[in-house]
Amino acid sequence: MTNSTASVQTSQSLDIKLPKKGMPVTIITGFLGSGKTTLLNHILNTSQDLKVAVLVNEFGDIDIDSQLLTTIDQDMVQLTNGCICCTINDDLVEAVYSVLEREEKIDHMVIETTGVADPLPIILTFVGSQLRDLTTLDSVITLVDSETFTPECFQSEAALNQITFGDIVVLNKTDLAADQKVEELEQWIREQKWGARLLRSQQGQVPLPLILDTTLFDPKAYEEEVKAFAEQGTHHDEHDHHHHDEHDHHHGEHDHHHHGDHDHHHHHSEHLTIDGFSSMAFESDRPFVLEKMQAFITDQLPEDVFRAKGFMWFEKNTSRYIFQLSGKRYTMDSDQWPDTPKNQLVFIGRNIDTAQLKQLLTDCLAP
Ligand SMILES: Nc1nc2c(ncn2[C@@H]2O[C@H](COP(=O)(O)OP(=O)(O)OP(=O)(O)O)[C@@H](O)[C@H]2O)c(=O)[nH]1
Repeated sequence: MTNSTASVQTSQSLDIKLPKKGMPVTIITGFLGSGKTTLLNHILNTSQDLKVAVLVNEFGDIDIDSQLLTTIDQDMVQLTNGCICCTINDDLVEAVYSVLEREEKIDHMVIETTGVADPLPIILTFVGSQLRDLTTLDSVITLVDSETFTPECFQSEAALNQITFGDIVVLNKTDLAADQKVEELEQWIREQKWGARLLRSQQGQVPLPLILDTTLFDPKAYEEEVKAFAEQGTHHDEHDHHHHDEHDHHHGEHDHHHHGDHDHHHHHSEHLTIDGFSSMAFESDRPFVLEKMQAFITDQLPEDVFRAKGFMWFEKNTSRYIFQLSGKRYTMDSDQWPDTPKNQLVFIGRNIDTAQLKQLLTDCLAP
């Protein structure tokens, strides 16, 4: 599994000449399936002369998102993986450095966070760490799925914080929501975050001048948090001040209280847990049986799974199928395999019975 491949920079090497000092950074946040990758693709496809470097943080062990980016220049994509508030002082900073150190011209950096991430630690890493003098946080963009979003925010504190910290809130998927629902959402969002720029979109299609180089982010609004962040130090032993739920990377499901020795290995775990959400990866070098898979998706998929994505390979079929499931909707679009076919899927939800899910998927494989 690839993680950030950047060379480690220590604070001693800070005065080295970085060609991209002050580079504008945009953070894209938003709940699972709200359209972050879709917006990122829109930015990459329409930014023309602008050279955009992309940083993707994935929740789960397989890098589906980066494979879904249509950028021609794969070198411009850096990955961090797992829990962004743990990797914050390591992977994220390293990945940002590796972009800043590049020889080629880069105009803008865009970071896509995982759908379950609280954006605050990410924001504070830019305004409260050594990155402050090297980058300029331009804005935090929050994507909202206009069809499924409710003010209860899926009982997720992270989802609520995504709205609270958004400088720009994009109400996406307006094709699936009634006008009145969109208006009510806009009203509610205005009450949460006065002064946020509200935009509506389908397939993330928003004019780039409204979302890039906006200078809408106001560092002064975060002075208190920055102070607390600095006092907390660069290590994250106490980083659970924002997460009240179970939060660990260990394999054992009952292994909850190990924040002190929270390890940073990037091994292949079966699943990860953040804010009560867990993710399970499924990979196989055997194809699925189409009929079995369809029956699984329509009749057997556990209710607790509300996001799934990845690539499917079917018996007697040469196409690659891109599987996208968000809530009760799913799509399967076919294209070509770039290399050897294999199944690669990620399932995200709350209280997923991973053993059962794995068994159901295994039962769909061709003999
Ligand atoms: N109908 C409709 N579908 C959309 C729209 N925007 C995105 N989608 C679809 O919604 C699904 C999820 O979109 P993504 O861009 O992958 O969402 P995401 O926020 O990156 O998802 P995570 O990374 O899992 O959190 C995909 O199947 C998209 O094609 C829209 O405006 N209308």
